[in-house]
Amino acid sequence: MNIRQIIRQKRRQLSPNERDTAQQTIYQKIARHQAINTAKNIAIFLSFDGEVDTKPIIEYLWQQNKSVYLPIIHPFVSTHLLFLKYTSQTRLIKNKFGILEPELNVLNVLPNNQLDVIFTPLVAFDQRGYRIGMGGGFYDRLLANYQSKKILPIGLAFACQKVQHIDNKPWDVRLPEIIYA
Ligand SMILES: Nc1nc2c(c(=O)[nH]1)N(C=O)[C@@H](CNc1ccc(C(=O)N[C@@H](CCC(=O)O)C(=O)O)cc1)CN2
Ligand SMILES: Nc1ncnc2c1ncn2[C@@H]1O[C@H](COP(=O)(O)OP(=O)(O)OP(=O)(O)O)[C@@H](O)[C@H]1O
Repeated sequence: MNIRQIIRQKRRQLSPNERDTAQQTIYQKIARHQAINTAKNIAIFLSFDGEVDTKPIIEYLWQQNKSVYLPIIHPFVSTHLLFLKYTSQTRLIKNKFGILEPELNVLNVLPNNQLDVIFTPLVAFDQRGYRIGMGGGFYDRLLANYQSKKILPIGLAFACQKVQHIDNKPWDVRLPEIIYA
């Protein structure tokens, strides 16, 4: 098994108790986070495969009147993500990976450079902020040069996803911040 598979399995095997406790800590960190509280457009994701459950976070962001966006695989450029507005009215459909995503409607697309915060899914991360994702390279492409767009990427993870050292590749983007517990 490679590191991606090992950590994905570890993440799926967290007990309901461990999961709940960590989730609460993560929620508190988000609720107290200055940059999140002042952001307007926030990208997040719908959890799968044992990822940190983003539902309570999304509910919180809606309560705070944030505009919330979800990624969809670009219909023509399948290496890229598009971000669509997500409200309680949004119809969701499963993509080819089995992840729920909003139905495509160009009216709901936000140009990526208008996102203030991008909550970033990850499989494994290290102290420096390097990450291993699901292997599609979607977030590495999305976040290349994020600094020049005043976007703040924030990783979301459980502590069990932290590893000693990620053997980073030239295209890997170092996250400035990862919220984990
Ligand atoms: N919740 C969530 N949404 C997300 C991501 C994510 O990491 N988490 N992504 C982050 O990039 C994108 C989806 N990336 C993915 C890349 C690979 C696989 C995957 O399961 N690959 C299979 C085989 C592929 C296939 O079935 O065709 C595998 O590796 O076994 C899933 C999602 C966009 N949405
Ligand atoms: N900025 C980029 N430009 C072009 N290709 C890229 C870029 N970033 C990643 N890739 C390509 O994407 C592929 C997958 O990269 P990698 O295995 O690092 O993905 P990942 O970080 O695990 O996935 P993700 O970012 O979707 O969570 C690599 O083969 C790489 O060539």
